[in-house]
Amino acid sequence: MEQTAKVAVIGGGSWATANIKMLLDNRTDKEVFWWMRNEESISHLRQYGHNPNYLSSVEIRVPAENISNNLEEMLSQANMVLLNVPAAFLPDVLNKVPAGIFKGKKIISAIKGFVPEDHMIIGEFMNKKYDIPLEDIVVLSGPCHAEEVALEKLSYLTIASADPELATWFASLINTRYIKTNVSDDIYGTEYAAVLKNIYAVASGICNGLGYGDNFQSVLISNAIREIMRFVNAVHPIDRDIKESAYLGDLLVTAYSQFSRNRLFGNMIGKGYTVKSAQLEMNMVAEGFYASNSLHQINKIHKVNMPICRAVYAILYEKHSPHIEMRLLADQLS
Ligand SMILES: NC(=O)C1=CN([C@@H]2O[C@H](COP(=O)(O)OP(=O)(O)OC[C@H]3O[C@@H](n4cnc5c(N)ncnc54)[C@H](OP(=O)(O)O)[C@@H]3O)[C@@H](O)[C@H]2O)C=CC1
Ligand SMILES: O=C(CO)COP(=O)(O)O
Repeated sequence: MEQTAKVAVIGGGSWATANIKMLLDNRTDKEVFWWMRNEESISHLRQYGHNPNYLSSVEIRVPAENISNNLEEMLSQANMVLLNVPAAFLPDVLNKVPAGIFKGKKIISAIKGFVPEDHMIIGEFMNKKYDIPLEDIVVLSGPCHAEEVALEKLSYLTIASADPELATWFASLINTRYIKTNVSDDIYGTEYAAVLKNIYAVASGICNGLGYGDNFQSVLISNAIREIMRFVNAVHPIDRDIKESAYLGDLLVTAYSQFSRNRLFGNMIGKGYTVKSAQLEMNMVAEGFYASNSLHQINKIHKVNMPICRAVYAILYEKHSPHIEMRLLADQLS
């Protein structure tokens, strides 16, 4: 890994903006390219050096010519691609460029979601649809809200890859005073756990919206980590410690944080909003909504006992009453 990193960040939301900040604050020599779809945001960024709609206080020092909505142009100059579009929109975004453009590039996914059409995690999607070898794929995960990165609050990220040298290289590009990194080879477990925790954060929000208290939430989340453990052990059984921050830590931050979009979305559902009205009100993406359906489909194969995910699915997709579902769920928790 002797070459200079040329990283194309794909996505213009809050996590992409936070990732750009980490890459720029890190001192390793590199070049950064940034693709986003919104032309007005691009002009604003070029002129003022701030993303107007997400983490607008963060100073962005990317050269104007390296920010564009021409995906092919941004990708063709890079040797690393950092994917950061909500999973539901990823296939449409990538369909705009020839599939071969990814050949020979390292792919880093910072996305925590399933591709809805295929119910695949991103690493699997890039491997199956774009023929990217697993050794060229990296998962960027861990308990970390973009808003706290903007404030330079101390945060820990886990970089998972089947190739430990690649994971270590990527880690060396984002380490800063306020970002610490761990390296892991559990590429599947890290990604599945990061997607599942969004569903539990929705559950946590629903309970909060319904008026359940901290006593109940602690039981909900201790059951949630057991569900995550059962599921990742079923889909990818390796020796892992589920208490590590990429698994338990990410669940905790998302289920409890004031910044969690999934929790906020769940909270609105618990308070009586419809799914549509909660989504419109938020103006940000709650991956847990899409993940709930994909997990439901995937679990028809694995048949893991996941009563919390089942309850969230019933509320979001079968229009069951949150009040009744959570009462029924409460009888199954311990
Ligand atoms: N925010 C966080 O703290 C963290 C987020 N993540 C993950 O990062 C990923 C990206 O989320 P995040 O940056 O937070 O998202 P945000 O909610 O901040 O932003 C949403 C992004 O999605 C784009 N978008 C909306 N609709 C479409 C569409 N139809 N086609 C293409 N793009 C669209 C928006 O573009 P536009 O502005 O033009 O509408 C915007 O760039 C998610 O998988 C999330 O789970 C992971 C860790 C932390
Ligand atoms: O993944 C996250 C924190 O680690 C972000 O969670 P939310 O999308 O719920 O804000």
